[in-house]
Amino acid sequence: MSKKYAIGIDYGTESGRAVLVDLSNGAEIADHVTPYPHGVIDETLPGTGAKLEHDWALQHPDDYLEVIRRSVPAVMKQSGVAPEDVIGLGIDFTACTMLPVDENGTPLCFLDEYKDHPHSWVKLWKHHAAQDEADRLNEIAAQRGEKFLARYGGKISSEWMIAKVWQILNEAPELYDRADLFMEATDWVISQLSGSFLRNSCTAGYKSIWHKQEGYPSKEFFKALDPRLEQLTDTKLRGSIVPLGTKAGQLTPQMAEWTGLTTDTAVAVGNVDAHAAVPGVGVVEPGKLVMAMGTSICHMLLGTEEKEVEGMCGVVEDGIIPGYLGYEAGQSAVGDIFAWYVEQAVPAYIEKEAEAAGVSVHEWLEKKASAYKPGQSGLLALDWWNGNRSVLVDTNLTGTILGLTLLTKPEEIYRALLEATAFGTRKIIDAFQDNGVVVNELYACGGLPQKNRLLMQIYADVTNKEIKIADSKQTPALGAAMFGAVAAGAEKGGYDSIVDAARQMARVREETFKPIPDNVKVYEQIYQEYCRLHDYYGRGENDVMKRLKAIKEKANA
Ligand SMILES: Nc1ncnc2c1ncn2[C@@H]1O[C@H](COP(=O)(O)OP(=O)(O)O)[C@@H](O)[C@H]1O
Ligand SMILES: O=C(CO)[C@H](O)[C@H](O)COP(=O)(O)O
Repeated sequence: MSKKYAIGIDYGTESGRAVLVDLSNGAEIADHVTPYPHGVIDETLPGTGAKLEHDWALQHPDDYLEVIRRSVPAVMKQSGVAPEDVIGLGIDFTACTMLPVDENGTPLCFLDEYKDHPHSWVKLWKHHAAQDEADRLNEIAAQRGEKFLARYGGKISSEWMIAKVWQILNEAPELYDRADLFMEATDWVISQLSGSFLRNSCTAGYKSIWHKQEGYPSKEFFKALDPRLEQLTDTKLRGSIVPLGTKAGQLTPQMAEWTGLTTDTAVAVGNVDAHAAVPGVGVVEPGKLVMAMGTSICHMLLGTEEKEVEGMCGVVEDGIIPGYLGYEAGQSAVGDIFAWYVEQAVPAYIEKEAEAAGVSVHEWLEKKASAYKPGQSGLLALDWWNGNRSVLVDTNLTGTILGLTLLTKPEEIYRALLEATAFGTRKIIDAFQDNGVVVNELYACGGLPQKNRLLMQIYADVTNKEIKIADSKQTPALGAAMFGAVAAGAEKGGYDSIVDAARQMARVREETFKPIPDNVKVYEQIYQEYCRLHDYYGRGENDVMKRLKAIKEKANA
């Protein structure tokens, strides 16, 4: 049999990237990135230019198809691989990224009558405007003693499906009525690729409150939220929910034409970026926490028992690797915080110095910040620039920096921001460990470990754990390709299980980041201060952040 290959497509926040992978050893033969032509739509709606409200984040569904039209032919051309040797295709996506579609699976924003309506567009994972609905949902679920809350760390996030659907119902009931289905974007793209509509168990479990044994919450619960939602799960959320690695179908003739592949290529059901990254780094057993580090961080962990962990995003049976309980927690801004600082707050002289040195502002600040010892700046920041996803689950919280003086330098602030995100991760690790979910080892993948060594050393020092780094630069896409190979099956030259695929195809780098004992000691002290500040602002002792947000919203109304 000739060598066989699979393609993984990773749909990120700003762009989609396709990777063509050799199934015998996981080697990435070719990759190509397509920036989304419309990017993140968070200010004005395409076409009308209508201003979007604060906290909105939308996307254009055709941008996802553009990735298929451009990046797949590009990797085929670069690699020179014969189309018939590409036996499988898998995708992973940011989530919950959701959209309303009509009975033909057409996004409502493609229809003339709805294209000017903001609610007809894709709501990106970081659309945070459904917080009121999320708050109300959590209140009602708590009053009713709904058991599912514990599986989601005690709170359902405004980023997820039910809060977003309810926001549409509240603000655009006619559009809610018109929607035949609300779909995760990852399932919608798979329906376009394969012609079949299946929901994957990962997004259903983590983002839509679905449980393998218990199904969705009861109709009474949905009725208690709003009588109009009573039938939601049988109507607009209907559909078969199938495990990761299931074959959705084969490429449609139209997709074969766009991509240059054949209609024999097996297509796996959809997946989530962070979850696909876990087999992508070779983790297929408990105790190994995988951090997918980019604009945000997702923390992924396998376990054998269902435990309750404060503020975790969720625990889902078979949600990451079939046969295990998959735990997820996260920080909703990490790289985005550093980007904010570099783009919005760095003084012009730093930009000039970086330019003169021929490096990016990030790299310049990293170099200068590396000269400081832990604790030397006297600064401490809370990493809540985009709210707190775990453990507080509150998008109304905001960032803060303590300890500024007239002598504070930009690189000290940059370092404090790196440290703040590491403290946020430590808090998440502690929450898992305190509740009996063991974390023995750390694995990192995503863009950040490749970009910033100081950041990785700080994470090793703050957590006092060695960190292994994925060898692949495109770990979620590699994981997605593995699931594509599983959809194709061993008979065709793929694999029968994701465990087999990961053992054969995943790699970590030889170099790891090890904790430096002197740094660990100082960071332990600062972390205790972080915890005090975290609880003071985050657990209701001082609600100033929320009060300021309310004043801001009124002033902006
Ligand atoms: N040298 C750097 N140090 C720290 N952060 C960086 C650096 N360069 C870029 N970033 C941040 O990395 C993030 C992008 O991470 P990446 O993994 O490539 O993207 P994504 O999360 O969309 O997959 C951006 O938020 C950006 O600010
Ligand atoms: O919540 C998620 C996964 O469960 C999102 O997909 C994630 O936070 C966005 O990832 P990225 O920072 O890579 O764009």
